Amino acid sequence: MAAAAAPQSPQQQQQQQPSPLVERVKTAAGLEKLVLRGQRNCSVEISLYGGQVTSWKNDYGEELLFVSSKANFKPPKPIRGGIPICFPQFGTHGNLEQHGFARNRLWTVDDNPPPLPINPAIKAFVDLILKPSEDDLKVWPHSFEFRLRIALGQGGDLSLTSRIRNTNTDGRPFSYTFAYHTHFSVSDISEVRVEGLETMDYLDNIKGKERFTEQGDAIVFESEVDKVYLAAPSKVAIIDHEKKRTFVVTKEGLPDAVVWNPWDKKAKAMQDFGDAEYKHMLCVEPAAVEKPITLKPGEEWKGRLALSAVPSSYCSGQLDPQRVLHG
Ligand SMILES: O=P(O)(O)OC[C@H]1O[C@@H](O)[C@H](O)[C@@H](O)[C@@H]1O
Repeated sequence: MAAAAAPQSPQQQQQQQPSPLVERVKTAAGLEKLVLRGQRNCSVEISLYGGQVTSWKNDYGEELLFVSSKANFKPPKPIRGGIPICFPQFGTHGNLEQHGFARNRLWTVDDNPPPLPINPAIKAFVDLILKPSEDDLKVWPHSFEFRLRIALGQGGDLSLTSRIRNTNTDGRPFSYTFAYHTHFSVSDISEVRVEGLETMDYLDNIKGKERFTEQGDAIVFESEVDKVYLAAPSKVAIIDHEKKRTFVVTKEGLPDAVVWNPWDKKAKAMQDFGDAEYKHMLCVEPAAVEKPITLKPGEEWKGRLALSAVPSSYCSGQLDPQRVLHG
């Protein structure tokens, strides 16, 4: 007769419980975050402060996003890294604070969002919502509902879907600019190339937002870069040569793409950014900057970001960026 199994302690029982696909936890700093768990060691963390993705890990539990070691995680400063939401203004394209106020606000979980079709295989996702406070209405006198769905796909892909609705009751339309201010973790910025933006026109933020045309056959990094590429393709590839990893950024509803690395001088000037951290990060930000988005009351805009990280032995030419970009 088989020996009866020894009774399990609650801890052992807990250990064997499968981790919940979506968990809400309080951080040490007393802030709330949500954890999405996928297959193997894939996970995503979202801070309710800012409605901001602050971690995206792959099968091996490797962190794929950059968050500064000196980041603030409490109001009023935004969290330096992950995927801040720039709304209702990108950068200094308007009279609000830089990048608008959405990333400096406490978002809430939307338990009953309007239906948004999702691949039924995706089980780990959360819906957040932001509405303007009385103070927000003083700086930006428009009522809106901003719904953000963050989903972790079966293969570890990360997607963010924003739905912004004009809920003005005074009949007034509103216009805004927007970006998913995505900070990628890279091994060494001097070993990184960006494919898909060559020959595109861009506004150069370090040359008075003047318009130029990209000349190179790929973008490489040797100094500060702060460019808004206009009417960019729906897919952009970030190739990390040293890590043999390619990030594929897919965007919908967002015509532009911002590429930013502060380099050494700007890095030293940011108190929530390590002096040498510019070497290990790159922002590629699907955005709507050149042509603000205008919504009439009742209208809703949808903008989507999909991220995947694929192995790339680019140096051996096995990864054809054109194939990655054009399927
Ligand atoms: O320090 P912030 O407000 O997060 O902005 C960082 C950078 O964000 C980038 O998106 C902008 O193009 C840069 O001009 C800006 O400096």
